[in-house]
Amino acid sequence: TGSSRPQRLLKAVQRNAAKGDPQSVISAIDYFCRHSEWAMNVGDEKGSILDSVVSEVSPTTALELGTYCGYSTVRIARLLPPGASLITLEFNPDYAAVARQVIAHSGLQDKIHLVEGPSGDSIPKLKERFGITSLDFVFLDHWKDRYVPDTKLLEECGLLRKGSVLLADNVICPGAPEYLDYVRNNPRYESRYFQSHLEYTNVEDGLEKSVFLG
Ligand SMILES: CCNc1ncnc2c1ncn2[C@@H]1O[C@H](/C=C/CNC(=O)c2cc(-c3ccc(F)cc3)cc(O)c2O)[C@@H](O)[C@H]1O
Ligand SMILES: [Mg+2]
Repeated sequence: TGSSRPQRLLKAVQRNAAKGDPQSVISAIDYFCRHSEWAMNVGDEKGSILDSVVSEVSPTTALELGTYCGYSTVRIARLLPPGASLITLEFNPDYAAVARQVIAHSGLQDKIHLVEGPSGDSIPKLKERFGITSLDFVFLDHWKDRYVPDTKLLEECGLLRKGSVLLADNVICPGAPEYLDYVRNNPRYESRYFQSHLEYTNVEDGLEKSVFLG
């Protein structure tokens, strides 16, 4: 049995990125995905929008749904202020294993908590497990039909406060129509669409930024 795409992506990082240099890890993955094998990382174009939102929010506590290989995990963590941390949820053990090594290569492991398991199980345990009261920033990039149920779960668990920012990937491609409907027609959210392109292509895609109003 051969290697998987995530394993080949990890090899590319280990070969081409400087240890302890998050930007070189990001560049190595983008290069691999443009020139070797496409993979479902948020990518460099949408990644710049992610960067600007994370920098603006400057979250103390951030959550990512869907780690995959850890590309956006590293993108977010590299911008966190001192003492801040990112919790990232991943239920596929093989992807989690690759992500842990990508994160280790970047040197950002002290700012990141990777929790293995389904978000539906992990979200209700976040407060007690990490001693947090609320989330300042959430990046949604897991199964698209789980964006709405998990957003509702975050609300029900009291993890969102006035001003918490949700940023959702792929609202156009593959699409998250129920999620767009939910946040755009809900008086408890102020939503804005950032038009961009599907990672490493010229297909339209974008990010939806939604501020919870409490
Ligand atoms: C069960 C729900 N809870 C979950 N809890 C924890 N981790 C979860 C969960 N769901 C999925 N995951 C993980 O998130 C990741 C899933 C991401 C799904 N993403 C996509 O399908 C996706 C797909 C595309 C895409 C776009 C165009 C194409 F032609 C083909 C693919 C682009 C993207 O940017 C995407 O994000 C995996 O690592 C998976 O194991
Ligand atoms: Mg995505």
